[in-house]
Amino acid sequence: MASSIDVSDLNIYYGDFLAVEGVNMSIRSRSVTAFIGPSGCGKSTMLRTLNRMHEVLPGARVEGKVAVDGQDLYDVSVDPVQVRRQIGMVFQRPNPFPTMSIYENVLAGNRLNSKRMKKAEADAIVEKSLRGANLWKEVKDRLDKPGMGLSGGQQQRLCIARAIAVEPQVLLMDEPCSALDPISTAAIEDLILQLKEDYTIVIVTHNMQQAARVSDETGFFNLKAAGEPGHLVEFNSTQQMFANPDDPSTEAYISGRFG
Ligand SMILES: Nc1ncnc2c1ncn2[C@@H]1O[C@H](COP(=O)(O)OP(=O)(O)OP(=O)(O)O)[C@@H](O)[C@H]1O
Repeated sequence: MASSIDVSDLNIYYGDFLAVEGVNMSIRSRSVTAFIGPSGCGKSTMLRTLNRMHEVLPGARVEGKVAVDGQDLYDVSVDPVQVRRQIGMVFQRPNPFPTMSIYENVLAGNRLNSKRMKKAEADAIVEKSLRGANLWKEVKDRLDKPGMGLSGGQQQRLCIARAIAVEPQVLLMDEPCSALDPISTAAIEDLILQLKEDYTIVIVTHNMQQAARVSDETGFFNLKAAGEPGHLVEFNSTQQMFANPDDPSTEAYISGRFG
């Protein structure tokens, strides 16, 4: 289920604008990788290239290679819609489908995959996914109620349940806790640590403590100067990155001297 990701010589464009330049990194299967760096350095842009969400915008494109378990995601033979199904994404703001019940929210991806399911099978997926997202106990008696009726933290866990219901190879998370209170944030962080037993997880975060708490590896992105493309300064084990970074700018960012 979990995959490794190898990025080579990746340049990421919005039209003519080179937003991120020359990224090389290897993301291990069944690990948590955090992307950190100051605003505008390209963390979210980089994340969205890992499931071909970037090119949804007109004119947005990449050069280089992103290989998932050795298969180049950008090969002409690869269907981007299929990639987005296999590599799930959780966004900054929880986004349950407003008209759907909790139950139907969990199954939304499976239904899109147009898999016909028997009721017992659907029930099993809903329970497994909600258990996997640490939400089952809180919602099991109100599965037919709207997903929007949950708290923000519960909605985010519902979105995680929806993402894992299709058994993706990789989970991408773009600042998944930035709209949440500290208790909900702690619940999501616990969940991330559990999920990495089964999934490869990549998370963008502005929160240094969060990166230190949940990730195994960290990539620090930066801009050489305003208007210049973002680039990956350092990719290292999180422990080393926070204790003894290779690059002085990593040290300056982590210790709060800029950004
Ligand atoms: N839709 C877009 N069209 C054109 N340029 C964009 C678009 N989205 C982002 N950019 C530009 O790409 C660069 C990287 O942006 P991105 O949002 O990836 O950075 P980030 O590190 O995630 O920032 P933040 O931490 O503020 O979310 C920035 O210069 C940004 O202005």
